[in-house]
Amino acid sequence: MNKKTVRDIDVKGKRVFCRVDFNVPMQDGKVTDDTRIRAALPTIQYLSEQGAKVILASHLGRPKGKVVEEMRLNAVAERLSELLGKNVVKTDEAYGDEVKKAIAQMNEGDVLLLENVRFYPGEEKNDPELAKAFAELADIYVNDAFGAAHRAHASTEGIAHYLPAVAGFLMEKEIEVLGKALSNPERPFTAIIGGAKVKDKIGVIENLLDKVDNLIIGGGLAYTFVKALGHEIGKSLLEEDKIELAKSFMEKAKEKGVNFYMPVDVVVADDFSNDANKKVVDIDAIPSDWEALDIGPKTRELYRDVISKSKLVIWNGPMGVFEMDAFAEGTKAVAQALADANDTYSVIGGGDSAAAVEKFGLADKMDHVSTGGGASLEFMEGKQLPGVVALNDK
Ligand SMILES: Nc1ncnc2c1ncn2[C@@H]1O[C@H](COP(=O)(O)OP(=O)(O)OP(=O)(O)O)[C@@H](O)[C@H]1O
Ligand SMILES: O=C(O)[C@H](O)COP(=O)(O)O
Repeated sequence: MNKKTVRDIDVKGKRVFCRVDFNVPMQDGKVTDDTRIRAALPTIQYLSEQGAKVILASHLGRPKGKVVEEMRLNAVAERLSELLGKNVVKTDEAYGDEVKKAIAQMNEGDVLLLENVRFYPGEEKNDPELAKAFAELADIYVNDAFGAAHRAHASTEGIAHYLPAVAGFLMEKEIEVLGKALSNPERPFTAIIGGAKVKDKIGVIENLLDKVDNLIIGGGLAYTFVKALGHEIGKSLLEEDKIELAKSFMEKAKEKGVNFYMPVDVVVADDFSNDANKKVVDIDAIPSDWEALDIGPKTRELYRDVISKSKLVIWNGPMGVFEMDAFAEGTKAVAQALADANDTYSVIGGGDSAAAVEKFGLADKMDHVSTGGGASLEFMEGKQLPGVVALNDK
């Protein structure tokens, strides 16, 4: 990465404004998945050990510029205290006099968490006044919030214009792993693209078609491709206006010598429910009033085989409706194939695929599980992430 990192600066005794992505799932006032908090620990611990006064900032949810009580970061501060094994002071604002007072009382190595930065309308508007107000709190800016790096907001981009600005370890690792995969991949390089909609993955498929040896398609978006091949798809997900695009992707793959893999059999159901009647049919035999909700056993075998022969696999988007056990087998099979393939470097592109490998207990068998959903998607589309661009060059 050509950006400075925390290793390139002296933080001892300095106030460091460190943007993290603590946008974690919560239920009944408790953090239900602390993956993103744990992922930021190396940077927080490093800064603290180097004698910085660590001022953490994050968003949680989409409160739209207003205070939403359930989106306060108190529970996050509690969980962070437990993980760090030290007290984390939490302020009820993200800037202003109360915050300045709390910071003035910090000792070297202390950690403080500001309130949800999205409680202020200026955050998402990238208001320079808010960015300056954040910058006034600190001497140095560290961005470790890879998950929010695709957002040009006051705490992710604006603030970087007013302070020395460097990347944290998580940011560095995400950019290096995903960047290396896209610029200098080990081959055979396979991308597995699933999820609900073609619309959301157009940019990713376009960008990856120039880079991969194998492209595997699954999930709800596969059926627009199946339709484009001329098969009936019953009530399966279809984006009528993307059929031509799907055709053009398949043609482009052929021209570029990319092996394009699609489901050869599927699990169809007579209802979108876990208790629906279901059966396995070949891809050209989907009954008219049934819908395909998962890839079938022959497809799982085929995909497993391609994965096992790959040196690098990037996976984004589930193969079926994995939230329902009845249609989770396809997604599970892909996760298991990645877990079993010892010579294959596996990169999980965040979002639902990360949730899936976590659900199946296979997350620690993957080489890299990205903490970014939208951010990793935009990165895989080849877009520049504003939160990274704004950091100081090496
Ligand atoms: N055959 C299918 N029919 C209907 N829905 C499906 C099918 N296969 C997968 N899905 C649904 O697609 C959803 C995930 O798609 P989506 O594109 O939102 O996520 P994603 O690809 O993981 O993206 P991100 O990484 O940005 O979260 C899941 O909720 C899953 O149930
Ligand atoms: O969960 C995420 O993908 C990030 O925290 C960004 O959240 P956002 O989509 O609300 O900007």
